[in-house]
Amino acid sequence: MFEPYCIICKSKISFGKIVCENCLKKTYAPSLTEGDFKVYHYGKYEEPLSQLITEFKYNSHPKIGKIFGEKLASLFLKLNFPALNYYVSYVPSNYISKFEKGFVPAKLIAIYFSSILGFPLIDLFISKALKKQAQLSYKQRSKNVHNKIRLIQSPPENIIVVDDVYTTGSTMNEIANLLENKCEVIIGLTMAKTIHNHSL
Ligand SMILES: O=P(O)(O)OC[C@H]1O[C@H](OP(=O)(O)OP(=O)(O)O)[C@H](O)[C@@H]1O
Ligand SMILES: Nc1ncnc2[nH]cnc12
Repeated sequence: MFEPYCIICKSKISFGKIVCENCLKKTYAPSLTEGDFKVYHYGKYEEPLSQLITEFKYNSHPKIGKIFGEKLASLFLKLNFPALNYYVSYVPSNYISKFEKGFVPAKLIAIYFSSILGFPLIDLFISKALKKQAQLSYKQRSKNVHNKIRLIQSPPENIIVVDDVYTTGSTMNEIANLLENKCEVIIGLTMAKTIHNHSL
């Protein structure tokens, strides 16, 4: 009979699961980046979390989006933010990325995150970037997204912006510029933070 295996370590797991608890435990390494607003990260962009993100984004495993939504919701609750009327939005993918994948990774995470916490999800941004950040060097990234993310409606007072990976912060900085002076509270949440290699 078919037995499911953890997509990371290949150990046997129960039906309906995709990754084992042991591998999941290894993904938790929270950190905070303080820029124009605070961005909290669930883990580091290194194995096994980087493998899970790759499976999620590029190898058609959207089921992992549910796990990420749950993990970000548990991080949010742990951080004890004041009880406010938060709205949830997400970092948009550009047209090519959306077309290639057939889904917007950050939106899928945000859908699960917002439904667990009972916060409304809103489509707030579109991206007119010509290339995906992941295919560019760190130096090329700020130019690729500069003035390329647009607001499609006026933002709410308290907003949580969800993304999968934070690398140079260029994308979140653009989001910050768009929300500046328009929101009271802005919280960034990403599943992973890339540990910089400054030579890139
Ligand atoms: O901090 P930065 O250096 O700006 O990089 C982070 C961004 O790069 C990735 O998106 P990408 O443009 O590769 O598109 P995708 O998520 O739609 O694949 C990732 O999902 C973040 O949005
Ligand atoms: N998926 C990704 N998103 C952002 N930066 C990355 N660097 C490597 N992979 C990445």
